[in-house]
Amino acid sequence: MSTQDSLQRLAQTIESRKTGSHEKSYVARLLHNGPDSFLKKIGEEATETVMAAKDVQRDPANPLLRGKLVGEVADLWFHSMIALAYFDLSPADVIAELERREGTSGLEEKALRKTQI
Ligand SMILES: N=c1c2ncn([C@@H]3O[C@H](COP(=O)(O)OP(=O)(O)OP(=O)(O)O)[C@@H](O)[C@H]3O)c2ncn1[C@@H]1O[C@H](COP(=O)(O)O)[C@@H](O)[C@H]1O
Repeated sequence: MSTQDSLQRLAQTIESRKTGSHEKSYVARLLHNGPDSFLKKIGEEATETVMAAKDVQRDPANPLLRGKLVGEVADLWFHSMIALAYFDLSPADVIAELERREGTSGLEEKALRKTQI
């Protein structure tokens, strides 16, 4: 199973929660409560990702810390996918944007932006 398939399947589940019961579903609850609820979670998960990555930087071989980092990034991706769905966007849009950027060095792109100002 490809990474893209998993993301697409999760996106479909999230989409289905737009009409789901917010009593029984965490996703439906966040969608029902509106952007502030999931944007706050994205902020928290981003901070937790940074803290977990700093722990791995200090002790790279520690499997518990490595697992914690993966878990925090999963939380960050998951809550970001809720934001995309809320605004009628999908992981396919993000993947298309990454594909558009493929092969363009960040340094080249930055230099090009400076000449355009
Ligand atoms: N991938 C996830 C997923 N990742 C994280 N979470 C939930 O995100 C919540 C927030 O994580 P935190 O670490 O901040 O935990 P917390 O301290 O309980 O957070 P608070 O909400 O209390 O602030 C937790 O309740 C996690 O269980 C997820 N909840 C659901 N999914 C997927 O979404 C699907 C639909 O979920 P429901 O809508 O709940 O059926 C599920 O089948 C899963 O595939």
